[in-house]
Amino acid sequence: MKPDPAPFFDLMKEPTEMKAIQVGLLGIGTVGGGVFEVLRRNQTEIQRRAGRGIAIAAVADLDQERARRLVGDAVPVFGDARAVLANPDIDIVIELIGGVGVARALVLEAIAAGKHVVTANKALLAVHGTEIFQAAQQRGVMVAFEAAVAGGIPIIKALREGLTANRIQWVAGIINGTTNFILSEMRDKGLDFATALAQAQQLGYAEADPRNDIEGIDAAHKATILSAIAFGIPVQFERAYVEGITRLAASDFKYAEQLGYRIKLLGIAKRQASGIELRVHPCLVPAKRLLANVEGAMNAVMVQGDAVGTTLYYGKGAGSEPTASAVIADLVDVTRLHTADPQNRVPHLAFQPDALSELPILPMSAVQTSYYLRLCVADQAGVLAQVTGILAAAEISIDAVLQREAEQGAAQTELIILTHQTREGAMDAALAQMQALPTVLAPIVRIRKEELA
Ligand SMILES: NC(=O)C1=CN([C@@H]2O[C@H](COP(=O)(O)OP(=O)(O)OC[C@H]3O[C@@H](n4cnc5c(N)ncnc54)[C@H](O)[C@@H]3O)[C@@H](O)[C@H]2O)C=CC1
Ligand SMILES: N[C@@H](CC=O)C(=O)O
Ligand code: NA
Repeated sequence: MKPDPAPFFDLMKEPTEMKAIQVGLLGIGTVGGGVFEVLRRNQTEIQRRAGRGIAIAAVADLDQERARRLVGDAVPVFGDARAVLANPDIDIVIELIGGVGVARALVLEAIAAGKHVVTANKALLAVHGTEIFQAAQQRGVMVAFEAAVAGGIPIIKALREGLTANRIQWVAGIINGTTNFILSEMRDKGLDFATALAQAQQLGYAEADPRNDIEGIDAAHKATILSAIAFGIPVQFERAYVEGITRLAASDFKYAEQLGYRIKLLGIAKRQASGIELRVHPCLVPAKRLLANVEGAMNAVMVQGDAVGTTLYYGKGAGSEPTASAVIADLVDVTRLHTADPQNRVPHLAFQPDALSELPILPMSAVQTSYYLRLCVADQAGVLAQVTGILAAAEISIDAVLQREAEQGAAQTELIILTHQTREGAMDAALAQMQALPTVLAPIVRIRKEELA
């Protein structure tokens, strides 16, 4: 029989061994609500792991009414987050407000006040991570952010601790649940883009501004954080290449399928001799790869290390309780470690802050990948030879060609080309030449292709 859980706040009122660690929760929306509920439901289990109770001692949310309805009378609720920061008894602040404006100010103020911070805010860390981690380092406090990448999947823990023996070669993953949900719903159920996006928003997956999801920005925030932890470089979101899913056409899904691929939005951080590739864009992924079969709001991250080989991490990347799972894991980590000598804690970005590498983020023109090209061409003899001639002159070798029969009476048709790996700069130049051909009748569609082997 399941033991009766002790009342939630008894841990705070009547400490069994040690006073419960005091937590201030800033923002009790989708994720904050999940954190409150899971902490309440699993408090006994969590305390057994953490070694002491974890008590939400104060909550702040602009929507005080809603917050009160969620937490009841036992916890003070404030409209102003600074009222929580001002409480000297608060040990840990959880920032679940989002955005880079007020969240940055509150996180820096919490750090300055000597409080540890747990956040799910990838935008904040990808853009202001250097400033925040430096401030935390100087003040001797922790900033924990497992929920910021791939929601409930413990990918930060895996990269930062489980894989420390390895020289990481690349990290590639589906790290935005909203866009993966949209792509899956469009492919499987034939839903249109707007309906699929509205559903993702209703399910609590999307960002406050969903353009961050569909334009690839959220995935780029996460890829930026992954690149820092994988390669020991500073977070440099401004150098990431970002392309979302809004320009994908139904015909590209169909051709990709015919050629044995699926289209996924991937975040990629890859080591080259001269620097790091950091990019987010739609990709053709071989249909037989596990990553190609990750559907709905699920996320999956592949990591290749020189010693371990390829590893794969799969799970829910968005939503209330999956994300809360990661936030609470961080709370437990901080509870266990907060009395440890700051020098002996796991470094924020996996590498010691004075040992970060200066390897540059490479410009997109230096990226090495292969391509799917879709050309709308005049239905006349010699067009294929013109196009393949340009690719051959640029030393870009062709993997496969699909030429659609022109429809009865139509003067144009479509030509699909898969290439082998080349440098993006060489492909840009070849594309410009192909585009200038009078027989190429519309802008050429280019989707990058990743074999992930
Ligand atoms: N929803 C998800 O599946 C995931 C979200 N995240 C991140 O978690 C964070 C929170 O996201 P959600 O819970 O989805 O957002 P949300 O919009 O549901 O919740 C944010 C809450 O903060 C409150 N708030 C806004 N400004 C405030 C202020 N100045 N002071 C106090 N409260 C304020 C709002 O009233 C709202 O209740 C974001 O950084 C998001 O990127 C991370 C992983 C997954
Ligand atoms: N909007 C994000 C939420 C989790 O990070 C997503 O869809 O993945
Ligand atoms: Na995570």
